[in-house]
Amino acid sequence: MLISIVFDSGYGHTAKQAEAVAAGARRVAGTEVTLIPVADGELPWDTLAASDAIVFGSPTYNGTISARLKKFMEDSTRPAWVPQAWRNKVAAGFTNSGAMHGDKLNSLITMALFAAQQGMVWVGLDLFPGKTPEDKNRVGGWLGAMAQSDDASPEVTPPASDLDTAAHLGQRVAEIARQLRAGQAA
Ligand SMILES: Cc1cc2nc3c(=O)[nH]c(=O)nc-3n(C[C@H](O)[C@H](O)[C@H](O)COP(=O)(O)O)c2cc1C
Repeated sequence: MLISIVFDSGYGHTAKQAEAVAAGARRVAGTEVTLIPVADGELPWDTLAASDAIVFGSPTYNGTISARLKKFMEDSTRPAWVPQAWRNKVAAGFTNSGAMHGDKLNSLITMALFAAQQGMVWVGLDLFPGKTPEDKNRVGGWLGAMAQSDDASPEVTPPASDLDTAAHLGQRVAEIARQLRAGQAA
C-alpha cells in the first residue's frame, strides 16, 4: 500500500508535520510512504496515480494554502483530473501556522474541496479536543491536522503534541486506505 504526502513548507515547520504524518502512516504494516515537496519541481504524477491515499499539507499563508501548493493543484488538472486518476482514493490534509487559530481552517477547506473535485474520499481527524498543551488535537480541529509554530526554528516548533496529532492522522489514513483496498479486493 502506498501513501503519498504532497506538501509545501517555506521554512521547514510544515515539513516537520509532513514527516510526522509519514511516521504515523508507517505504523500500519505494509505501508510505504513517499514524501513529495512541491517545491522540488518535477512532480511524480505516476507515483501519485499509483497511490492508495494522498495527504496534502501546507503552511497557512495569508489565511489559505501557499501559492506553491495551489500551483500544484492547478498543474494536476491534466495529469489527474482529466483522466480521473485520483477518483476514490483516500485524501486528507494538514496545515501549520504562526497563530493558534491563524485561519488554518480555510487552508483545510481548500484542500478538502480540491479533493472532492478530484473525486477523492476525505478523511478527517477522529480526536476529542485536547485539554492541555501536551494533548493531541490541542488546537481543536477536525477537518485535518492542525499545528502551530511560533517564531522559533523547526527544531523546536511545532510542539510534540501537534506532531503527535499529525502522526495520528497519518495512521488513520493508512488504516482506512487498507480497509478500502481490502474491500475492493473482496
Ligand atoms: C507570507 C506569509 C503569510 C503568513 N500568513 C499567516 C496566516 O495567515 N496565519 C498565521 O497564523 N500565520 C501566518 N504566517 C506564519 C506561518 O504560517 C508560520 O511561520 C509557519 O510556521 C510557516 O511554516 P513553514 O516553515 O512550513 O513555511 C505567514 C507566514 C508567511 C511567510
